[in-house]
Amino acid sequence: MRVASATSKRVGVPSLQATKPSSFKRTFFNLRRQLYRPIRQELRVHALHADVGLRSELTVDLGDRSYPIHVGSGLLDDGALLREHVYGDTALVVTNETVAPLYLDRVVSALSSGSAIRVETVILPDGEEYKTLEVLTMIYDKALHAKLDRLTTFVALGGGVIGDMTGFAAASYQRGVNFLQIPTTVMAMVDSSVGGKTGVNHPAGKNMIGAFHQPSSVIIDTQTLKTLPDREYASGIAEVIKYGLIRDAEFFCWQESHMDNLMIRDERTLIHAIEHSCRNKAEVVSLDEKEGGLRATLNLGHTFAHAIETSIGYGEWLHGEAVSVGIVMAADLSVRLGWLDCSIKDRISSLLNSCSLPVKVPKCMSVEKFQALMALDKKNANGKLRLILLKGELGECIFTGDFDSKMLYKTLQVMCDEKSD
Ligand SMILES: NC(=O)c1ccc[n+]([C@@H]2O[C@H](COP(=O)([O-])OP(=O)(O)OC[C@H]3O[C@@H](n4cnc5c(N)ncnc54)[C@H](O)[C@@H]3O)[C@@H](O)[C@H]2O)c1
Ligand SMILES: O=C(O)C(=O)C[C@@H](O)[C@H](O)[C@H](O)COP(=O)(O)O
Ligand SMILES: [Zn+2]
Repeated sequence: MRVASATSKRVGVPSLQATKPSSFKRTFFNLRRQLYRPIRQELRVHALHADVGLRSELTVDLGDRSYPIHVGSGLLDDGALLREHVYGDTALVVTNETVAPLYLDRVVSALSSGSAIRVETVILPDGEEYKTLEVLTMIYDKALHAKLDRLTTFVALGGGVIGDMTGFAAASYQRGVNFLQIPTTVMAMVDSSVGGKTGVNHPAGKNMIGAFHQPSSVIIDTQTLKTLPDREYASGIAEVIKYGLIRDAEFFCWQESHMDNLMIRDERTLIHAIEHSCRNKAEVVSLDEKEGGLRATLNLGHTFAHAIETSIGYGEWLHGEAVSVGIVMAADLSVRLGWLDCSIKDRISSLLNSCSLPVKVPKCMSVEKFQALMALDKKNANGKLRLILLKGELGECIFTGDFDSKMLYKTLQVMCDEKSD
């Protein structure tokens, strides 16, 4: 296999013409979407981002599988909006023990009130350590006991763990059913609910079992963040910072001057951060849905991060915390290779620090542990490690296996010598 290499710069959205698929390729599933939602094409033609008061809408442009991302306050209670993305007459809401008491009743009544939709629910245990094949079975069991057929819609209500698991269950239940993302963490709003990467962890590695399966819509109710604990909130911001670094220098500079407001959850600032993040993710996914090259840039810092998460034990560090350190490691290596100015690395560390995100590796890590786990990374090709590194100006990166491995060793050594307390 060819070693893919992709430089990433902010790019325009591809024209509708360029991404229009031929009709004979449409599956039964997509045909169903067309039948039930004739209005979608119109929305796509109009605008990528149409502000309606405090509500806005973006589109993930994937031809006849395109879908909207709705951002607004109080959207959980908008029954008409939720039902627009439920195609059959049943829905299964998947959530966890923490989110259920906060938001499940509202979503169930929004979906069912004044409609003939039968709504079933399943409540999973909460935590990254339950993102497993074993726990996934709870979703299939519930769906089968409730006799849900292929026209059913799975609804993911929660953070990235619930979204990834529900999406994978939807991809595999009766070989694929529709699903809807209702993210309730920053991480899920700015990243995991968009783009269709679904799956579960394996003891040997993060997200090792999964599928690409796009939702029919992403509905972001910013009010739900009012109950999110600070640590989880900060974790999601790590991925917001990632977008600035891989393709949006202007966004990174905006973050530097607005981080204080973002961390106190000022509504306007938060909405701006969510919209810009979703816009960046939607553009990348539209251009490279299945990670042929460009999409790998969304993995900045993740090779290091996944090694940390797997090694320390799932859930010990939050995903965004591991990504934060991973980004610092990628920046450190980039500087050593002579690809990045040291002053940019310092700005990155200082921005991450300002949101109380870790910039040092956890105590349990060693060079050998990093090497062993990084050797299993999904981006590797023919045994060759490939990383996303920062190269050039702020906002530019490269996905490559072509770098001096001695410099990587040095980064691992230095970072493992300066562990966090
Ligand atoms: N598919 C993707 O593209 C993608 C992208 C980024 C991350 N991820 C995955 O997402 C997961 C991390 O997601 P996460 O950070 O959302 O973690 P999470 O899903 O574990 O949620 C974090 C915590 O917040 C709680 N919670 C959720 N919403 C809440 C709310 N509104 N109020 C109070 N508590 C709430 C959850 O119950 C949990 O305890 C990881 O498994 C990561 O691999 C996937
Ligand atoms: O959407 C993507 O593509 C990403 O890489 C987003 C990441 O933030 C996310 O953590 C994703 O789950 C990582 O995917 P993986 O393929 O490295 O497991
Ligand atoms: Zn991530």
